[in-house]
Amino acid sequence: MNVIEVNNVWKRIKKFQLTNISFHVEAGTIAGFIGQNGSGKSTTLKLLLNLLKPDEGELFILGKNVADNEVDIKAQIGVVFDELHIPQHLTAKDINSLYRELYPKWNTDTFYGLLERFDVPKYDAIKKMSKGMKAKLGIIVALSYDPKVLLLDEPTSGLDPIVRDEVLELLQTFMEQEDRAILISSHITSDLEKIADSIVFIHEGKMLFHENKDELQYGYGIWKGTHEEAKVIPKHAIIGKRDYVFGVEYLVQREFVSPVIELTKPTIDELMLFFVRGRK
Ligand SMILES: Nc1ncnc2c1ncn2[C@@H]1O[C@H](COP(=O)(O)OP(=O)(O)OP(=O)(O)O)[C@@H](O)[C@H]1O
Repeated sequence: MNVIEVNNVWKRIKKFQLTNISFHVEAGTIAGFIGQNGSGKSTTLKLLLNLLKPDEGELFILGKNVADNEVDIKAQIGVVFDELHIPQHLTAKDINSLYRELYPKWNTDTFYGLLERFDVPKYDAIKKMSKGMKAKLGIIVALSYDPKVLLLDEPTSGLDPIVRDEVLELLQTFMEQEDRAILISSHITSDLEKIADSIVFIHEGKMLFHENKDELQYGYGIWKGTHEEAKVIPKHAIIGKRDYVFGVEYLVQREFVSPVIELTKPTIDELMLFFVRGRK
């Protein structure tokens, strides 16, 4: 089942144009959402939240059109954007008192259990918390009203590696139930390497691809050598190219390259670089 579905979506905002974006995220999976600054990731997330309306196309969450079912759908979505939109003088304990009135499915045991497990204080005002504490609290809040979908806009940006790992662990905890899905935008591609099942890549408002992460990393390979050695690589296998002082580096499609030629597995960063800058 598709938990998130974006179908042929177009949206113009001043000079920026989101062009025919389509992808879906299946239940039980995490999709990493990548693209350069200003490529349209946040705009897409806002469209999914019905904070913006598409010029064309449709967006569905749990099979329902987000334009027609806003209240229904919002109760099923946990949202974490870069800022924690909760009044700064509140403590985690206050949040529990408030949210259990607001959200019918709020689970105090889950909330306190996660606070304890991830060392987030119950009695400190949010304004006194570190960036890492706030990030963890934001996700713990989102997990405690039992949503089916998490939409996360750069949840780990500016966090140290230890806290980032804790945040990823929280997300994996969320995925223990298989009817859930996460769409997570991030520039920290190593985080996506750890947790994402698929990668949605947009560039200047256009889709470059949505592919299974393992297939991406095994379907492509990096080859590096001198210009003379490069003759063994068939031209049609080459997706992108980078010149360096002593030779050339290619991103190639493995299926078109002889298996005796040694290729290394590309990182998501390398895939991004070659797809954006290194096109033939
Ligand atoms: N309210 C607005 N007014 C004018 N331009 C806007 C507005 N909102 C977004 N944009 C433009 O739309 C484009 C896409 O922005 P968006 O925030 O979706 O990108 P992003 O991929 O999330 O970028 P980043 O990785 O930097 O967060 C940018 O060029 C941005 O300047």
